[in-house]
Amino acid sequence: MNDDEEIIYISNVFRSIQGEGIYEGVPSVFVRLPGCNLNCTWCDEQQNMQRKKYSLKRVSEIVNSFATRHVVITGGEPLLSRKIKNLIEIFKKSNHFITIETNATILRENINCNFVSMSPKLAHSEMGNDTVLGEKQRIKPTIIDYYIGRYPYQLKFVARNMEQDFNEIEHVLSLLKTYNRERVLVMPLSNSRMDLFKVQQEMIGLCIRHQFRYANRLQLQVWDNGIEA
Ligand SMILES: Nc1nc2[nH]cc(C(=O)O)c2c(=O)[nH]1
Ligand code: SF4
Repeated sequence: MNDDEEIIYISNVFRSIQGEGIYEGVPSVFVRLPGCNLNCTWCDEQQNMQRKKYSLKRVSEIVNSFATRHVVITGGEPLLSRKIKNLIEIFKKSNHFITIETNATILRENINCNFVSMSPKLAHSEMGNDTVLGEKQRIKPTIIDYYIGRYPYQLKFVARNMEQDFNEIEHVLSLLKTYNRERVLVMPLSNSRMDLFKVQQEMIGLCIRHQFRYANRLQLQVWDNGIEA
């Protein structure tokens, strides 16, 4: 079969601005893939995600119709898809700048993306779950090392319990071979604009103390919980 006709499951495709991380504010097309290997208690994506079949060619046509250079492949956990490499290759043909948003627990070698945005999940992501996977399943230092060694990257942590979470982030970083502290970002766990405003002062204080970069959630600030763009 021709690669273009291969089928991939997609949740949705939309255009907005990158709301999180070092490319904040950059006009981007988001391609969301369903399914995840983790089960974060606060995950707003897992439950209501659609799962629609598309040919790779069709996804690429939709993405190209937005005439936007940056493409963000997110999820769910997009690296779970065995078609991810081919999806990226087809976007590359139209000169897109490709970011992968991943929880950094899945190793996919030789993917041709431009930027890997890793969000390793802290212990609070599992609090209250019936089955707890634990640190060994959530944090895979050798996988994080692999991506750090081969791609431009950011490590984007979601924090909720302030001091405790910042100490846990330091612990995760201590497991890595090497990393650039300027590439470490911390973002508040918020699900509304009000929530974001409430916690940001305290979190910025902690970011300054730990020398991490504070990451906003611009989409929440702009659209609150509404539909983006
Ligand atoms: N605007 C906007 N920026 C984002 N950055 C990462 C997102 C994600 O859902 O992974 C996301 C998202 O859903 N919307
Ligand atoms: S890793 Fe991301 S997509 Fe997966 S359950 Fe956690 S928040 Fe949801």
